[in-house]
Amino acid sequence: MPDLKYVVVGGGIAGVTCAETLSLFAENATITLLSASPLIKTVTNLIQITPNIESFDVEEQPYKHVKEGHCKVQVIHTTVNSLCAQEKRLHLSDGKTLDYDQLCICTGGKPKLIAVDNPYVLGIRDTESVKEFQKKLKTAQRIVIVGNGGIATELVYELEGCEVIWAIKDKSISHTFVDAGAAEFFMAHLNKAKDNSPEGLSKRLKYTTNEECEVMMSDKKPVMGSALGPDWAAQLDIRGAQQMSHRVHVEHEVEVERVLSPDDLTLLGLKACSVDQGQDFTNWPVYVQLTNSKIYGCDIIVSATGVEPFTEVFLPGNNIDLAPDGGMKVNSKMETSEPHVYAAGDVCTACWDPSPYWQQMRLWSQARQMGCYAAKCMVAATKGENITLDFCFELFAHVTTFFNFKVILLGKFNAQNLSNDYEVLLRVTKGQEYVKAILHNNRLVGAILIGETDLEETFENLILNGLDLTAFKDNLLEPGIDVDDFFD
Ligand SMILES: Cc1cc2nc3c(=O)[nH]c(=O)nc-3n(C[C@H](O)[C@H](O)[C@H](O)COP(=O)(O)OP(=O)(O)OC[C@H]3O[C@@H](n4cnc5c(N)ncnc54)[C@H](O)[C@@H]3O)c2cc1C
Ligand SMILES: NC(=O)C1=CN([C@@H]2O[C@H](COP(=O)(O)OP(=O)(O)OC[C@H]3O[C@@H](n4cnc5c(N)ncnc54)[C@H](OP(=O)(O)O)[C@@H]3O)[C@@H](O)[C@H]2O)C=CC1
Repeated sequence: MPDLKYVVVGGGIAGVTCAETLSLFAENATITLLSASPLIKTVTNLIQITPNIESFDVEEQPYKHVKEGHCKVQVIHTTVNSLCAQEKRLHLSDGKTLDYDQLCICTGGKPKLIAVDNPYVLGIRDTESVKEFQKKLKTAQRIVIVGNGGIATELVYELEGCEVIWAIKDKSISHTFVDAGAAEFFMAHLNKAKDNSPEGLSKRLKYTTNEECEVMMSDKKPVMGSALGPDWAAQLDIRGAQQMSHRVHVEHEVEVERVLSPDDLTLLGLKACSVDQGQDFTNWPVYVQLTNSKIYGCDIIVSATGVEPFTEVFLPGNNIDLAPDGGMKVNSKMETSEPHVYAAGDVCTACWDPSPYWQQMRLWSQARQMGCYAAKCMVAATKGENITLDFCFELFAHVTTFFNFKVILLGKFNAQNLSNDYEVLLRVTKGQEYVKAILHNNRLVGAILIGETDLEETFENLILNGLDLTAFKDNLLEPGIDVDDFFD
């Protein structure tokens, strides 16, 4: 019997994990990993904090380096130009074709920008885009950051030597990840100098970059490199032109009405304002008008406004269904709507009926889990075996660092889809910890843990066990009480 041909497209964490897992579980197979960027991310020093929470170092390595198991992984540095699913064939940028028996698409996403083709509006996604940002930042006195999610939250902490106007849609900062209470907790640290001490840095995850990054272009669209991952900014020099640490001004509940050139400003007779709301007479290269009518001048606008799944080259001529967020719809076996075509990571949208405590977010951990599970599904399908949804999709769990605090998010951490039908238990020690437990029908369904709370494992178990906490909830967050004692 000829070898089965597994092909994976994308050299980010989803694609690499998929190829590595295929190599572990597949038999008599050829595995080919196609990547437009010569860098392949791998996870090292994996530490299992709880059954669902992992911390790890992230490394970018030369593209030939993939951990192999039973079967060899062949890595080809190329760009896929199109897919013909009916013939099970990929067309590559060098004119060649590649046939597959099973295909997994892991092409990630690209930044969703507030304005395209404007040299002053930058998105941050891969090593190249960060280099571009660093270059422009060197001479910058002021930047405007638009967006209220992961990149914006990390950037306002990491960025020094430059005034920052942070324009957010919401009433509170970091809204994609935390509630207003936790945002208040962080606000006290917004304008503090970042902790550059060895202790401050050693608590953080490691991220290393390979300088020789070159991304191949498709003949249709530019293709990005792999997305940066945890702690992307901590070891980079992200400094503006000013001799100062932090000066961040937040504009709440606004969006960008329009981006203006200096000529536009003069032509329209508009005036820019300064942070103290007086008139700003500085000549800036670019201006933003916010929906509250304020106009700020700046050197750069960072559009940290989310991700758009990178799907387009695979769509023409095929029947790949997209979800409303633009991701390829995948079922509980990571299959797209085209037979023998799977997808994993940022490019896909999970369309199965999820566990009550899990939701998709385009995160490193989920891309890794999906890449691994997709490979297992592909192998199971070729062997005619059944497979049940992996345990990792039972509970949403994310660990990260914001404002130099460890942040752990569990389950419905922001009371997602609970309308007003939930109870909140809160414990806050200013500058030290923020613990929020969300209860529904007296059962723990989600939590935000900021600081060294040591509660993650217990809370994870409480959510998964669905234990009725009626008798314990008044004491659940009492300081000094060992929660585990309740359950002995
Ligand atoms: C600045 C930044 C910081 C982040 N920080 C965190 C964090 O702290 N924690 C966290 O959990 N997540 C974080 N994320 C999110 C996380 O990095 C992504 O969710 C994850 O890396 C997605 O992995 P992926 O493999 O799906 O996609 P990607 O990493 O985007 O990889 C896609 C790959 O496909 C290749 N490709 C695309 N099109 C083609 C084609 N046509 N042919 C061949 N190859 C192609 C690309 O070159 C790339 O190699 C961050 C993201 C960014 C941008
Ligand atoms: N530490 C971590 O875990 C990190 C994770 N990441 C991940 O990397 C990816 C990219 O990060 P990022 O770009 O910050 O994306 P996020 O999805 O984290 O955040 C995007 C933010 O931009 C807002 N937004 C969207 N469109 C507009 C608009 N037109 N005007 C103003 N605001 C807008 C969103 O609001 P709304 O939601 O209301 O649309 C949201 O607040 C994400 O998947 C993110 O999860 C990135 C950095 C760190």
